[in-house]
Amino acid sequence: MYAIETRGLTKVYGGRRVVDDFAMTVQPGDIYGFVGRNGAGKSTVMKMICGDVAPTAGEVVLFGCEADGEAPASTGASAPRGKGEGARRIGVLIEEPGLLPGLSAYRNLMAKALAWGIVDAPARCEETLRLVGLAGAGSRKVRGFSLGMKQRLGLALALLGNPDVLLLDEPFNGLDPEATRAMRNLIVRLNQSLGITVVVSSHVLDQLDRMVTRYGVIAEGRLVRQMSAAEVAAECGSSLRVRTADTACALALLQEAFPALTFRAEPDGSLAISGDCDAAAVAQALRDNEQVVLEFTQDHRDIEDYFVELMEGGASHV
Ligand SMILES: Nc1ncnc2c1ncn2[C@@H]1O[C@H](COP(=O)(O)OP(=O)(O)OP(=O)(O)O)[C@@H](O)[C@H]1O
Repeated sequence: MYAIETRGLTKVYGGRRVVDDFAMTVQPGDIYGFVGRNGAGKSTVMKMICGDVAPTAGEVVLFGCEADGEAPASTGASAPRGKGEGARRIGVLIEEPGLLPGLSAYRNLMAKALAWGIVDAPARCEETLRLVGLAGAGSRKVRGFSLGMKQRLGLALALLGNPDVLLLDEPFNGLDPEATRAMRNLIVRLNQSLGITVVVSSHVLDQLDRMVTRYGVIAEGRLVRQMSAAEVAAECGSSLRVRTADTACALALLQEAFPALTFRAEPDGSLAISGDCDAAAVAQALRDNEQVVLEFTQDHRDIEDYFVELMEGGASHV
C-alpha cells in the first residue's frame, strides 16, 4: 500500500494542462524529493494532494483510501483527508506560512490550534515548538524571527495536527546555509523519529541528495521518472572509460573480476564501465593480466546535470 498514489491526476487552467495524467507513488516512510523546473507543476500536484485545489480529472489515494475529505487551508493545516478510519492527516507548507508578526510563536500556534479545534491545544503547541527547535523562542514575537525561524514555525503549524504526511514546497527557499542545514536535519528527524512520510520539492538538489529516499521528476506537468536514491547514486556515480590493445580480452577479464559493474563496448573500441567503480582496482586487474592500456579516464556525473538531462528529455516528449 502506498502512502500517496495519484492516478491520472490532471489540472487544466485556461485550457492548458499544467498537470497531465500524473501518476506518482510514495511509499510510507519515504522522503520523496520532487524535482522540476519553475512552472513544471510541482505546487499544483501538491495542492491537489492536500485538497487545496480540485483536480480536473484523476484521483488521489492516501494509504489505500481515496482522498475526498475536507480540504485544509493551503499552508500549515493538517486536516484529515478521506473518511472514517481511512482518514489521514496531511501537514502542508506550500506557500508563505501566513504568520502573524505581532504575535509570539506560541500565540501563532495557539490561534491555529484553537481555530482547528485541536485537543489539548496548549500542550500540543508547546510540543510542536519543541519538535522544530523553537522551544526557547516561543514567547518571542515573530516579527523579530529570522527567515529560518519563520520556516520552522511554518513547519510547526504543519505539524500541529499530528500529520501522517508532510508536503513541503521549497522549504529551503531564501535560507542561508546554516538554516538550510537545520531545516534539512529537522525534516529527517521528523521522518525518522515520528515516521512521517514527506514529499519535498526543491531546486537545491544537493540538499535533496542528502536526505531523500526516492525521487520524482516532473516536466511540463508530466511525471518523467521515479527512482530510488540508490538508483540515482548509481547513475551519478563515477564511471570509467578504458581503451586497451585487446578490447575483447580486457572485457572478459574485467567482467569476471567485477561482476557487479556494467560494461558497454563503445564504437571507438573503448569500454565504458559504470556502477560502484573502484578505478584503482580496475587498473590493477588490467596490469595483473598484462593488458596494454591506451586510455584510462574517470568521469563523475553531477547530480544537477543528471536531473537537467531528465527534465529536458521529459519536456521534449511533451
Ligand atoms: N491558479 C492558477 N491559475 C492559472 N494558472 C496557474 C495557477 N496555478 C498555477 N498555474 C500555472 O500552472 C503551471 C504550474 O505551476 P506550479 O506553481 O504548479 O509550478 P511549480 O513546478 O510549482 O513551479 P515553481 O518551482 O516555480 O514553484 C504554471 O505555468 C503556472 O503559471
